[in-house]
Amino acid sequence: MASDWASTALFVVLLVIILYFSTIYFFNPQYDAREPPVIPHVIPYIGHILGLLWYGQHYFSILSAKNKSFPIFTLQTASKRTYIIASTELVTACERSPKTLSFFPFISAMTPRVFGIPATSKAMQIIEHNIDGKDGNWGLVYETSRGMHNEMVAGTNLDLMNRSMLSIMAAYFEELANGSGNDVDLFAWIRPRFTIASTEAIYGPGNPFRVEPGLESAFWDFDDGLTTMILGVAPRLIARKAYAGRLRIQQAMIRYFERGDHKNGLGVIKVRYDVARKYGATLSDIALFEIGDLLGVLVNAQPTFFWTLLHIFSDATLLQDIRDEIAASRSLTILTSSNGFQKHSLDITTLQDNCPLLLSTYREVLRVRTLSSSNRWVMEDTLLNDQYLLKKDSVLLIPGALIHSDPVWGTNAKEFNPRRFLKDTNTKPGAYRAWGGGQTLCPGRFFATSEIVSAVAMMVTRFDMQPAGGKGWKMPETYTARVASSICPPKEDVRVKITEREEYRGDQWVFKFAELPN
Ligand code: HEM
Repeated sequence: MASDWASTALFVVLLVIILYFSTIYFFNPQYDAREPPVIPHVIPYIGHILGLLWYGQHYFSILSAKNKSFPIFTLQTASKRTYIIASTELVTACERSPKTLSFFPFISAMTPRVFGIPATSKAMQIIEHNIDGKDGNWGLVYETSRGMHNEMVAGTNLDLMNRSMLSIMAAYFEELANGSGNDVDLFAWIRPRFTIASTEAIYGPGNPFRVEPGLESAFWDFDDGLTTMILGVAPRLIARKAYAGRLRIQQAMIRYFERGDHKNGLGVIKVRYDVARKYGATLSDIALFEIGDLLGVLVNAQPTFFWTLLHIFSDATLLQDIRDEIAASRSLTILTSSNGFQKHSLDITTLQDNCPLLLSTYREVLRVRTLSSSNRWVMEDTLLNDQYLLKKDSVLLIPGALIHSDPVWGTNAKEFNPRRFLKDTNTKPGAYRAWGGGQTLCPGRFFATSEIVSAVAMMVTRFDMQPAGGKGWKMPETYTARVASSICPPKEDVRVKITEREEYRGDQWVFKFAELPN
């Protein structure tokens, strides 16, 4: 009996060995000598996929650290070869070739899974119509993207967004001043408030996220299950909450458009709606397209606000220096003073210019915490930087975390240094990937910066924040398994006590916005 078992085991081991070597022998892909060097994996074809699943975006940094001399490398998986850019210089070369290294095929591949839009539907045809801009600068994707960039550059529309967002946040700061911040989970406090305030800056006074209770948690259910949903295998069953959340948002957005509330929304929603209507999308389609906008507006800003607060409040010297900087700046003024109480004004239009340390800290938080890659599809054989041959139909990735540890950032590239951007205000082209770049450059970067920096300045100036329970500060782990996030939320609760600073108790605080037409 025992010898039967031993011979079966031997047979299985031999079979595995034969299968392993024959896989390597028969499916051994051929590489051109000019292709980026290949980093093999002991488990052929799926090893790198397992590595990525296990380590997330850090996997690229692990491989690169072991192969420091490779500015770009190749990972072979079952169906594809994927090129990974590890050097700043090659990032700019890549962004110079948008026609041959294109993001658009990913839109076609991911839209059915993320938005639930069937691949053969009219809505998909609208999305794909001239998606690569071959026939000129038009089409839903091109015009929506251009419109969003135009609406969110410095100017009246951005000022309106800032006023809308921060007016709502101001009310939440009042709640804190009135004692609601005693022993709260910081991220759980931020999330619903930032969601409502940020969406108000897009959807205006009819904002469905404020009007319909529970909609914000439906969105986070969707975001939480997106990684599973994206597998595309029976999402209704295996990602039930995410599926239900998406449906709930779609229905709420349809109601929003039916009420005509978008007419009082801000520039971004108007442009998105008008372009989609022009190309024949239905209200139901537009409501689904909005989920893409919401991912952009919501997923990264709140964790960035959270981590920036945590980095500042957990470092007493940095906290004091930033408080001093804001206090000494012309952005903080006293409007009135009577009976020992004062009314303070924080001018958001000058804050970023007047507070370089605050801005540097924010930029450094983004640098050390960026965990996304820009994805490009190789449309035809391309010689990158006249050096590296990229084969048609391969995938090219620019991992932000890897580029942020490039030697151009110095020997302390991996450290959090809030003063880094005091000196390096102009970073080397291609080195800063917090906002992606080229075809997928984040259109919301100016809005994100003003909403976050202004809200952080108010928190730092007006409030004290201590870890609840009398223990010291502890940085929580990051919840990295999030497919749509570049800045990921914390994995654990961080309980804090937020109180108004003693010297300001009973005072009033306002944000000062740009002069705007009513
Ligand atoms: C701190 C906050 C934010 C961070 C760190 C961030 C980061 C990014 C990154 C890294 C990308 C590009 C990904 C790639 O290269 O594939 C991106 C794209 C995008 N972001 Fe942001 N973002 C933030 C806030 C916002 C806000 C507030 C909005 C809208 C109001 C927004 C809208 C978008 C959109 C629509 C895209 C897609 C661009 C395209 O593919 O054409 N983002 N963002």
